[in-house]
Amino acid sequence: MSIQIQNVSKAFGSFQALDRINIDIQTGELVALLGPSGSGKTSLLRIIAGLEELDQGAILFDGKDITDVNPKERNVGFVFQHYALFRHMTVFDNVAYGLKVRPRKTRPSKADIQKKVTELLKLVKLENFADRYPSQLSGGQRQRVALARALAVEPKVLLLDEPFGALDAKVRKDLRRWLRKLHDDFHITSIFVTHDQEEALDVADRIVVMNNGKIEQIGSPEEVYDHPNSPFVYDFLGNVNLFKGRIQNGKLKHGSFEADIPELFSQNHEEAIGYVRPHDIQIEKTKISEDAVHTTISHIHIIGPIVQIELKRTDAEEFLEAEVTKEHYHSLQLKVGEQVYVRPKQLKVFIPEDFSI
Ligand SMILES: Nc1ncnc2c1ncn2[C@@H]1O[C@H](COP(=O)(O)OP(=O)(O)OP(=O)(O)O)[C@@H](O)[C@H]1O
Repeated sequence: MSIQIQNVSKAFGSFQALDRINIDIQTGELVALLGPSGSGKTSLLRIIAGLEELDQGAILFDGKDITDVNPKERNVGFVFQHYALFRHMTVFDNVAYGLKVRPRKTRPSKADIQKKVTELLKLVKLENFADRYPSQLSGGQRQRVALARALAVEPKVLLLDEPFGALDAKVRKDLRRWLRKLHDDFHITSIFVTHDQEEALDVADRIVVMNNGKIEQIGSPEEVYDHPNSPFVYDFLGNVNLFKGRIQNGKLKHGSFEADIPELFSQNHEEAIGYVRPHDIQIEKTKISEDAVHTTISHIHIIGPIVQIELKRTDAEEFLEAEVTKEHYHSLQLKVGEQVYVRPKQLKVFIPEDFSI
């Protein structure tokens, strides 16, 4: 089932929660809505489900306008962060619920329900937990029951709102891998809401980055991470270093720092900011180019195979963060207090008046 979100707006009183949202989602895609708290992710998901009315625009499923269709008739499965399983029902009955409450005409036979629920419990690796009650399960197991329950009614669309938000890091990681696999096996068009950039980058086919009720960027995880189209996306998806300066003759300049900028700036600008990811910062013992700045190493954090190096610029009250492999770190023999040069390997420049934040 493909989903088109066309020009959707929604206000709560005078507050514009969603502002002319357009997204085309292909059949079988797994799309993440990513953004800070209050950016409108949940409101959009609820509108797609039919749980919230929109002020303007339309939602199409497979090209058919379903804006006014009742939520129950949209064939949508849901999983929320705190998905309220029925506490008085066993795991089996929770998963079977959606099938049992169907009208007689479309309700599967008892044997078919048994078969289907057993299959789903196997899929979520809870076949030995069928007789337990939700209170006898861990958080991760409960979310797996919630997913099995959502899948039982064979939805054409699966909507997940921070499904793993309340779980610890390790369980989250396991579950999201598993969600990806489930998605690939079932080919259900799925949309999940998260404010966790790592989760979105890890699982989604495409990421919709939202901010203040608007879409900042839509793209594959690689596109939005490696080629952010705004300072907001740079900031929100990972750490970033800022090189402030001015643009003169196609170069970003600040004091003795001069960097060629890949984008074509035909005009000079008094204010410009270069954005550089920590892994795009190169550390050198001597000044080998004009785009190197002099710094002192202030901190070194070794995090497994990655080493984060914090550096203080000599020419400004600013810190930079570099990320190198442990191997490279050992080959450079870096120490706290040491003076080194750093240069941006890849830098994207934005002019402040264009900023959307
Ligand atoms: N029923 C409502 N009445 C009034 N304001 C609302 C209502 N629902 C949401 N809002 C407001 O709309 C904005 C968007 O909310 P929404 O829940 O969609 O954001 P979100 O991106 O999902 O945030 P979070 O990550 O915190 O859940 C927020 O400022 C919120 O306070």
